[in-house]
Amino acid sequence: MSSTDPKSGPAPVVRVDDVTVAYRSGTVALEGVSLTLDRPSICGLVGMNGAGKSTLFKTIMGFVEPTRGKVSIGGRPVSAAQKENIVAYVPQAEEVDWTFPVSVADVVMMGRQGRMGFLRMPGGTDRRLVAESLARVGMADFADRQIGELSGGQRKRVFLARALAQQASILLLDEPFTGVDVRTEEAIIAILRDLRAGGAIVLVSTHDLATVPAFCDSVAMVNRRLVAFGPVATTFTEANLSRAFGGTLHRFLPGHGLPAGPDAAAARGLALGAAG
Ligand SMILES: Nc1ncnc2c1ncn2[C@@H]1O[C@H](COP(=O)(O)OP(=O)(O)OP(=O)(O)O)[C@@H](O)[C@H]1O
Repeated sequence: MSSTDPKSGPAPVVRVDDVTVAYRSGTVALEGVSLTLDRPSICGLVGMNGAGKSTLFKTIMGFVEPTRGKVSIGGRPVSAAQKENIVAYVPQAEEVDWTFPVSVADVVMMGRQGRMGFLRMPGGTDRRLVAESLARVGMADFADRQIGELSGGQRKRVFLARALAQQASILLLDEPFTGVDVRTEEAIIAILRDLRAGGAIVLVSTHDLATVPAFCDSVAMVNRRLVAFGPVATTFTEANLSRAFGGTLHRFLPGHGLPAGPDAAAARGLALGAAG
């Protein structure tokens, strides 16, 4: 197991309890959402644009306060988990200021900050973990580049490296596969599987529905409310997907990306079933 895996055994339970989030604009992004992530696992988070996925991530991170309900991590408030740096977040690319003059290695070092002493001076362990994390995502040769000079897929990998360097036991990834090539997607999925093997809880949003059965243990479908949540085998069904995506479902299941094996037939059925 790599030293960028979480150190301290299985991740603590993440409990989202009856959470409603209303933004100041009046938009209700989430309404009465409850779910529990309670063992080393990869949970896929799916839903249409604007369904509330990013809001759910930000609420678990403590960036957004629920209007009603609460989130706890290991039975404690989110703020306690944040102090211990056990939750890592890979944001959507649009949420990052790419003009900020900072190198790739500096970005990944940010994942170490919460674990440094009060002087915030990187030590040998920090530098080693940054190098290892960059190597793990195939970006070792880019350490000295400015982040603004990277392609979209490379940026995703750098932010994944930052999360790895943090050695978090809970990882929240907002659309890590958007704009990345097939090899990078496979590499990211392999890393997520490694993290799960090391005891991590991974919550990952994606618009690529066809890959969900291939690497997720469970799936949460949102459409402001939680439409369905549970093991992929019983929850990733046409009925539930239709409830989450309505008549637009077929657009999210490209014919070339359907999973192999028994899931392929199911996914094709989903694509056809919702196309009309
Ligand atoms: N800071 C904000 N202020 C006001 N409204 C917001 C804010 N952030 C998001 N929203 C609104 O909340 C709703 C949910 O947005 P959110 O970004 O959580 O959706 P999403 O499922 O992540 O969408 P996408 O798939 O497009 O990334 C949308 O209607 C969005 O316009």
